[in-house]
Amino acid sequence: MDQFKPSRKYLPLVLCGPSGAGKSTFTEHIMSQASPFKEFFAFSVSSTTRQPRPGEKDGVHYHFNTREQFEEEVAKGNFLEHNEVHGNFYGTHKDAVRDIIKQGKICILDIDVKGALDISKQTVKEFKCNFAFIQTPTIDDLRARLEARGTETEETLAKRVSAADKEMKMAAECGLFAKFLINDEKKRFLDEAVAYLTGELYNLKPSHQ
Ligand SMILES: Nc1ncnc2c1ncn2[C@@H]1O[C@H](COP(=O)(O)OP(=O)(O)OP(=O)(O)O)[C@@H](O)[C@H]1O
Repeated sequence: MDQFKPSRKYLPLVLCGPSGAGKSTFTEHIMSQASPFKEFFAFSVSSTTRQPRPGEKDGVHYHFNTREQFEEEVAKGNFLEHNEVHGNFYGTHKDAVRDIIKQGKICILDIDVKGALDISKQTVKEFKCNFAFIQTPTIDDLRARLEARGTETEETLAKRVSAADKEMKMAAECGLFAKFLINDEKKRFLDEAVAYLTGELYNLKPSHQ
């Protein structure tokens, strides 16, 4: 029987970590068909002003906005956090998070440390969050993972590795993260991450398949 119990008590989870650390690996794992915890979680859909890539659907991969729409929403204070990257805006609209909270699910936000710090400064109780950071044991491990993923050119790889260094220093110093999860061996990491979230952090009871 399905034991998923929607609840308003679950604070959203802000998941940070350098590119290649394993954020997608973890979220795909906990939300996979085989996961007994999949119904507790939903992924927040970010907004962006960049053009959709082939196959990307509005409202699924991103909420695609014009620059004017995006700026108007920022002016109204409707973004929890936003940032400009390579000339495009990216951000988390409050409604994207609200929709998931209303469903009684744990909203997962995959954002950078700067965005996480912006969210943590929100004084509204509605958007109080938990913060966790995922990293590899060393920068060399991170470089190797990104190389193996095959998504990077030499140039983007170098950018990501140098950004990772800064991101990890900022994360260690800012005092925001209650938990640092080290992605060394995949299974061990996933087991630890699931145990932490479903135990200590949210106290979830697995649904039976
Ligand atoms: N423990 C591990 N050992 C080896 N490879 C791993 C491990 N964890 C994840 N990977 C692989 O490393 C690559 C990077 O992981 P992933 O895509 O989950 O990172 P990410 O943090 O989501 O990155 P981005 O922010 O760029 O989306 C992927 O190809 C993934 O399959």
